[in-house]
Amino acid sequence: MESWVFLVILSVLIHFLLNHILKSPVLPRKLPPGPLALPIIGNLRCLRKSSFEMKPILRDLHAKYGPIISLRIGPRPTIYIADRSVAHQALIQNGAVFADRPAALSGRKIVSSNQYNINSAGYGSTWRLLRRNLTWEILRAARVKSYSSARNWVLDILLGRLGGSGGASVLDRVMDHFQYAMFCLLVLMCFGHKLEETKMKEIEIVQRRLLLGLKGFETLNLWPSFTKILLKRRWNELLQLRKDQEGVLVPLVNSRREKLKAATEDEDFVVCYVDTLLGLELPEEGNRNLNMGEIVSLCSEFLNAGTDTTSTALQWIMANIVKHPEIQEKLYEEIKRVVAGNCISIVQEEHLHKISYLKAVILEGLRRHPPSHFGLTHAATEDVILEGFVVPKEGSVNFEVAEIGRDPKVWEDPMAFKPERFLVNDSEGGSKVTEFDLTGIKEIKMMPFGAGRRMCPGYSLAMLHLEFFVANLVWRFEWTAAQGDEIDLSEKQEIMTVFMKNPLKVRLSPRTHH
Ligand code: HEM
Repeated sequence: MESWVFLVILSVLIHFLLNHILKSPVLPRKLPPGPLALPIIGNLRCLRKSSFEMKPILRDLHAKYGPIISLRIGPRPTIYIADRSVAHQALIQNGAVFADRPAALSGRKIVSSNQYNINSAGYGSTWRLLRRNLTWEILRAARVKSYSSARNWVLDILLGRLGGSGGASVLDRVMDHFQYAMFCLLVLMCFGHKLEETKMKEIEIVQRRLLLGLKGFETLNLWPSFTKILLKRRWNELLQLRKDQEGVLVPLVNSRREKLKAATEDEDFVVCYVDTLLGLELPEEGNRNLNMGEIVSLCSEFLNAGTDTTSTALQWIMANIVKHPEIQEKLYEEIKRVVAGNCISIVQEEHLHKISYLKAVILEGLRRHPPSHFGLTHAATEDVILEGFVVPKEGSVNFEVAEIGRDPKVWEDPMAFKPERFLVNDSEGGSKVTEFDLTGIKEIKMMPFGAGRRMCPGYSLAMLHLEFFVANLVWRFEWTAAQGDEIDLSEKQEIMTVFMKNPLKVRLSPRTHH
């Protein structure tokens, strides 16, 4: 073994041992049940596995120990919750206690500017300020409405890419177009610029390289003060990725700052996320403004949070629409009924809420195929008792979002795609969509956007994007499987998001009603 590898292993072991001795409480605490773990290393078979890869192991453990279990992955306990009422107890009934995030590992600190972004900030004043800025300044209804021309612009781009030639077309990777369209939309909402394709691609590449790169840097996190010296070259690579990202995003922020100075009289001016960040002051830090690094981290979070999540949801939904032609037909007929008499090429946003079946299809898509199977990791602000067990402050807590939405005790035939489960009869003999509460405040039946104080702030925007794009994609094209291709619903996880393992291939035939 090379001497430096031996040194790393030795130092990591010493580090964990010291951690273990120093941090072990004097009294034994009753953690949620789980398999025996080696004192320092933890549960060996879980080391280096993502939560997604651990799903079969977790299923066995839940069958043996119940809905709340603990594992030792490295030095700290990791708790998994697979039951909707335990999730409700934690996230809603004990919402404030379970609203923290674990301390970020060193690599993540670099890309989040020391946890100055919403998803990784601890539960406190900075998180509150950043989250309120996003929800009020960008995601409130009036502001979302102001982005409707951005949505139309992006729909145009997407339709052009899908059926530019006018005739029927076969597309091998329709997902690439969904991802690109969603990315354009978020870039415009973020920086206020309609950029050309080459520039969009440049941003997409630096963002993806950093996200993918972070995963490869996990070993650096084990003992940063030590690995920074020993694995200097790898740390420099991470720093370089971050520099590359700043090299692409900082000029966009600066050019927006310039535009902002001249924009006050422009009637068509639409506020973008960067505008709000440039004006933000941090009262707890002497009213200073955000620095450029923090602005870059927040923009990066904005782009990442809404791109892969929404485009993978769109792909899963369209895959099910192709797999079940009767669902597609019913949706098309309902859109036709709602827009009847209007000779339109685009289903407008004001039509969407009248198409009950559309909402049911989207909800079913998010239930059956939640883009993230574990949401983001939570932490407790203090040691807390849940279901008779201690959830320690230093532990991390994961909610098994996909298991909860596929619970056979709540959902009949849970693996089937049945939008009808979200419909009820209305007084006129038709059907309407149930008042389904995605926030889970009364009870949790599914939680694709999480629940409680850390619930996804972008959930209404994501629902609008999905409704708008699904309606228009079905309105403009008939979607069928590319010849001889079965729709395969196998899953794979990339970074945090669950994609189709075999991307959707389709034949698109333009509809003739226009
Ligand atoms: C279908 C699309 C989306 C899905 C499925 C989704 C899902 C989620 C989930 C599961 C979480 C973690 C919740 C938790 O910690 O319990 C989350 C957090 C978050 N999402 Fe989304 N999301 C989507 C779209 C968006 C969009 C469009 C935005 C913003 C433009 C956004 C911004 C965020 C942010 C900032 C957080 C961190 C919240 C916090 O820690 O306080 N998401 N999302």
